[in-house]
Amino acid sequence: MFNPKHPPQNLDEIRALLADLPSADSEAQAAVLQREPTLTKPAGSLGRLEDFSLWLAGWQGTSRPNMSRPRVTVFAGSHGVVAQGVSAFPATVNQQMVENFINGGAAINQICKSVDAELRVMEVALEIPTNDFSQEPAMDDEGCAEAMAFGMSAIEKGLDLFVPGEMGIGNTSSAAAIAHALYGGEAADWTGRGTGIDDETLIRKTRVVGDAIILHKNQMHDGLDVLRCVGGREIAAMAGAIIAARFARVPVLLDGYVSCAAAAVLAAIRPDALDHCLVGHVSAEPGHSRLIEKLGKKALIDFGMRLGEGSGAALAIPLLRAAAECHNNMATFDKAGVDGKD
Ligand SMILES: Cc1cc2ncn([C@H]3O[C@H](COP(=O)(O)O)[C@@H](O)[C@H]3O)c2cc1C
Ligand SMILES: O=C(O)c1cccnc1
Repeated sequence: MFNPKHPPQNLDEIRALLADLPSADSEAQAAVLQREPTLTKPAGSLGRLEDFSLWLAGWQGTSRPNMSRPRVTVFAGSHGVVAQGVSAFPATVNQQMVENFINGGAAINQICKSVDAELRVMEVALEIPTNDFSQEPAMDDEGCAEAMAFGMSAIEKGLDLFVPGEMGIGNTSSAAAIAHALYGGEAADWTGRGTGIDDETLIRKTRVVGDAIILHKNQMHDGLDVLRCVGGREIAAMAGAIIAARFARVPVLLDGYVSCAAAAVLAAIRPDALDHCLVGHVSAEPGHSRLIEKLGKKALIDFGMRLGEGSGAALAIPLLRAAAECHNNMATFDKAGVDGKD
């Protein structure tokens, strides 16, 4: 059982946690399923909202789903692979954007304010880039576990929802490499333009991603090996947070390509590892829709966004809130004196 006071020290301890994941609260779900047909609407007429309230209740462990305390945490990490010229922006942007988050000037600040979500920023050893994964594994076992354990500390019991967001120049290369390692295909299937690279840079980035998978092939035996070899610290932190959320009964709304790549390493270890996660939006980064399909999920919104930071998922929070409000606060046929079906 996960104990936040004793964070895991190595990846095998995280593998042991993954073997021990709690399930949804079936009593809470049964209560939701019993109440739903009593509400003043034709059965099933709220479509996916009904799925969301059932999902929230099951993973929060309550018959009345809450959406008053959603939290977005932006994990910031620095990537050695940037030395290969795979991004349109320099790595100096990472620290500058962290300051921007703190000063309230980023897109995620405005979206969180507008959807009434708490925003936190956590630097994951931001001043030290990971190793360049085109040359050597991005992290060692303990370093990867440490970043995951740090991510676990973003989760508190009592949160109603968690959105893992990220800031890390170069991290769409990691996301592409993770997806390529986990699902195969061609590197080009998974590699996109990230911050907006030109054609020549896209060719280079695709080669970096493809070659890295060949380089590390013999030491990538499971999802956590993939994370260690071609991931990054903010990606590891997101993966850790997703695990901790499961133990703390906090449902998770995944964001874009990078957030979902972090989640995918867990699904590769056990397919039900992401049952407490939904995908908030589908990013314009082309690999993301493929990745969502591999995860067997369906995004809440498709707004053509490709920013990261947790922005697309944060924007979808009001849909979950509406689902919870409908389930909790609609009148029943009995109470409202509305006639039922003939
Ligand atoms: C100003 C700025 C703000 C951002 N916020 C998120 N990202 C996003 O872009 C980066 C990934 O793209 P790539 O792999 O092409 O570097 C990540 O930092 C991601 O969070 C940003 C990027 C920039 C430039
Ligand atoms: O989909 C994402 O998460 C994404 C896309 C582009 C740049 N950064 C993140």
